Amino acid sequence: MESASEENQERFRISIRMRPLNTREKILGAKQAVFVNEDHNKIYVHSSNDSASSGNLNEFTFDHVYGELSSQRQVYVDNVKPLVEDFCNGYNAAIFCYGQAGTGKTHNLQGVTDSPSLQGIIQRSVNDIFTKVCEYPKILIKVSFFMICSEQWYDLLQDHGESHWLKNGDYREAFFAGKYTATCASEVMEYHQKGINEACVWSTNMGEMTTKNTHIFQITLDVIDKDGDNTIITNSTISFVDLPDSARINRAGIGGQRLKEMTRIECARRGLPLLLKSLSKKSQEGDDNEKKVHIPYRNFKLTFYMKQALGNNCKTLILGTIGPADLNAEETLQTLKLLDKAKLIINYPRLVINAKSSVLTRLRAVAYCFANDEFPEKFFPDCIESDDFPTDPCIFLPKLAECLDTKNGDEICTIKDTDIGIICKISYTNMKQVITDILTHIQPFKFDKLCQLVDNCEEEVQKPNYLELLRLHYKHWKSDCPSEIHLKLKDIKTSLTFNPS
Ligand SMILES: Nc1ncnc2c1ncn2[C@@H]1O[C@H](COP(=O)(O)OP(=O)(O)OP(=O)(O)O)[C@@H](O)[C@H]1O
Repeated sequence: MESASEENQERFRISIRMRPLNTREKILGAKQAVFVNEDHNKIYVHSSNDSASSGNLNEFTFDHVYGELSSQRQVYVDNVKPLVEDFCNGYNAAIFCYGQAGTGKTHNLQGVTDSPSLQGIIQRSVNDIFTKVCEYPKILIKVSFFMICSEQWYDLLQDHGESHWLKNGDYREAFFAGKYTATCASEVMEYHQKGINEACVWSTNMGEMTTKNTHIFQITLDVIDKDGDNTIITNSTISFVDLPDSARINRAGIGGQRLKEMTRIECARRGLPLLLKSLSKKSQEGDDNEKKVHIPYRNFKLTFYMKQALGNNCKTLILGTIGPADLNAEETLQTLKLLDKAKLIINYPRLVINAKSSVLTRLRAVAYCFANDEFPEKFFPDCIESDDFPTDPCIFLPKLAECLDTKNGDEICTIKDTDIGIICKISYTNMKQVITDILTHIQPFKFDKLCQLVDNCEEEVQKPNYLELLRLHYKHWKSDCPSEIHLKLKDIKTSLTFNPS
């Protein structure tokens, strides 16, 4: 079981979008049974057992709800853009589009690529990702695109001639690494289009069943420590999942192999609802009781593969898509009831910084000591208040290193990350290494950033006097701190659990 501090807890975000009545529904004389109040994020549904005039409505409230006139842009900006920003900052993110066939999953995720106003979530996300990451000195982006079909994995980007079916286990590797490298937004979208085309070919061969399969398009981002030893500082994944809901398949007129296939598909599609129900139960009952609630990740490929996004280390949005017609009101109600439960599910998103990223780890160690007033008392007990206090880092830092030389081995504190365990133990010995690094490798301008970090601490943190002096001394220094370091420094306080020993 993963441990996580309370401050990392984050609820699932659930938004709902209703499409307009379609031509078929109009021809069939369907009436509107679902009503949306965007201002209050409420949805009202008349189930088939209710009469619209009875006033006996099922009412739901979600994070955002959108009616038939809502725009692609609005849905993206309110729901997905913040997740894209988090992804670029090193967090995992997942967007599930969940709904019955024909309710708008493809419309929301893919949209119409060549019409700017109708572009979908994926295109908009990719554009924003590349706008953001061009600020980073060095990155690596990879994509993968899978389909889960009858509990089998199908790689939609595999070149012709090779097997598209993945062996058990291959997909797990793909999740962590991504599969195909891309260097610009258009290249990512080419991969996406290639996968869509492949799914279409597959669907032509297999009949209509492909719309009942789950599609997972993923982008992974490695931010690389260019100034240091080229280690990966953060590795994050954003997943876009097209997920048909679990409404029953109409078996009329089918039999034999095809019926078996349909039954397998239907069974697999129950995986997510089952999992969401257990996760919301666990969230409701609290941590004390969590052992009692079985979380059936392993029962289905999707839930096992997307485990991180479902109650673990990820920021997760479910965009539920529904239709307005009374013909499907019962299914709509089922979808909304399930998502209403899923509102309770808690994730534990964390910024996972590679422990081997020497520059960052050491900066973090120094920042921690700065922020907690450790430096003055521990290292300059005699001169912190006196006029002897060195204000020039060229004097101050070697003096500090010298001072650290006299202390041997004792641990000052341990820095822990809730996800990857102990990041580093700060001892007098490795603190000396930090200082030596700052002097030789990290460059003094980063002190500026550390000062900013301390500036951003809560008010009650007493700031050491020498920081004031440092600030005054260096305020004219140009700040050309690499953006990924700058970015991470912002998150240091919130992403780590510090356990002073
Ligand atoms: N919000 C919307 N506004 C206008 N039209 C929409 C909206 N949502 C969906 N549509 C239209 O409804 C039709 C069905 O949508 P779409 O193909 O996206 O559904 P789907 O859930 O992906 O279906 P399937 O599961 O069968 O693939 C499309 O013609 C689409 O353009």
